[in-house]
Amino acid sequence: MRLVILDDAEQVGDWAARLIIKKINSFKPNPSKYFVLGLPTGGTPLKMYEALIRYHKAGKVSFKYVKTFNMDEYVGLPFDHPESYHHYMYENFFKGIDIDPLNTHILDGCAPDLEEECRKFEQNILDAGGIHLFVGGIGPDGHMAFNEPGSSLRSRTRVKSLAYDTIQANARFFNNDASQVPKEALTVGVGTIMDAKEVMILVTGSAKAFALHQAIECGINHMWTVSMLQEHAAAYIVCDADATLELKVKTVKYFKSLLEVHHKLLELE
Ligand SMILES: N[C@@H]1[C@@H](O)[C@H](O)[C@@H](COP(=O)(O)O)O[C@@H]1O
Repeated sequence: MRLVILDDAEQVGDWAARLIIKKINSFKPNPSKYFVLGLPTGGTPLKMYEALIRYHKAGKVSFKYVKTFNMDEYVGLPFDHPESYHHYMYENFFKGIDIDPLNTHILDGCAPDLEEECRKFEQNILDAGGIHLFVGGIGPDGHMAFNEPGSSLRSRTRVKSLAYDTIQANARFFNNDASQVPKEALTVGVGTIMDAKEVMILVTGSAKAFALHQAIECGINHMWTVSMLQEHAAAYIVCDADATLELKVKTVKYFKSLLEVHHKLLELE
C-alpha cells in the first residue's frame, strides 16, 4: 500500500487527477482499447473532478476512449434529483469533459428489480474487461462506497441498508434533515473494488483521521472496510495532513520520506 501524504485537500485533488491522467495516457486508449475507470461521489473528490476538467480543457487528457463505473447510488432518487449521484456526476464531471454518455455507468436506484440491476452492473464491468483504476473516498467509519461496517470483505454489488452514522453524515446534503436521506443504496462490494487492477482512495480532513489509522496501522477488519486494501496488490491512499492526526509520528515520517518516489509515479514514461 502506498500512502501519499500531501499538505491539503487542494493538493490531494490535483495529485489524484494527475495519477488518473498518467494511467489513461500511458494506456493509450483507442476505439478497440478502452481505459476503465471506477469513480466516487461525495465532497472529497470534488477538487479532483475540478482538476480533471481543467487538465482536459488544457489538452492534457481525453476521455473519448474511457468507460466509467460509479461506486454507488441511493435507492429511490430519480436521476434528476439534485442529490442523486447521476445528477452529481453530470454536474461535477461529465458535462465538463469529452466522455460519451453511453460509456458512463451508474447504478439505477429506481430500477424495478434492484437485484437484477446489481447483477447487470457486475456483468457490465466484466464485459468492459474489468476496472483498471477504481477511485474512491471513505466515510468517517471507514466505509468504501456504501460498504458499511460489518460488510463482507468479499461482497459484490448489492442493495445495502445505510448505517445510522452514514445517514447522519450525509444529512448535510439533504437540508440537514436526516429523515430525507434515503435509507438504502445500491453499492459495489468490497470484492468488486478489490478486483480492480489498481485502487486509489482519497482521505481528507480530521473527521477521517481515525478511519485512516484503522486502514493503515491496524489489522484487516470488516468493521473498517477500507482496511481490506492492505490485501490489494496495487493500492494508493492519498491524504492531507489533517487526515494523519491519528497516525503514529513514525508512520507519517516513514511515508513522507517516500514522497519523492510517489511524485515520480506521476511522470509519463
Ligand atoms: N457512499 C459515499 C462514499 O462513497 C463516500 O466516500 C462517502 C464520503 O463522502 P465525503 O467525501 O463527502 O466525506 O460518502 C458516501 O457515504
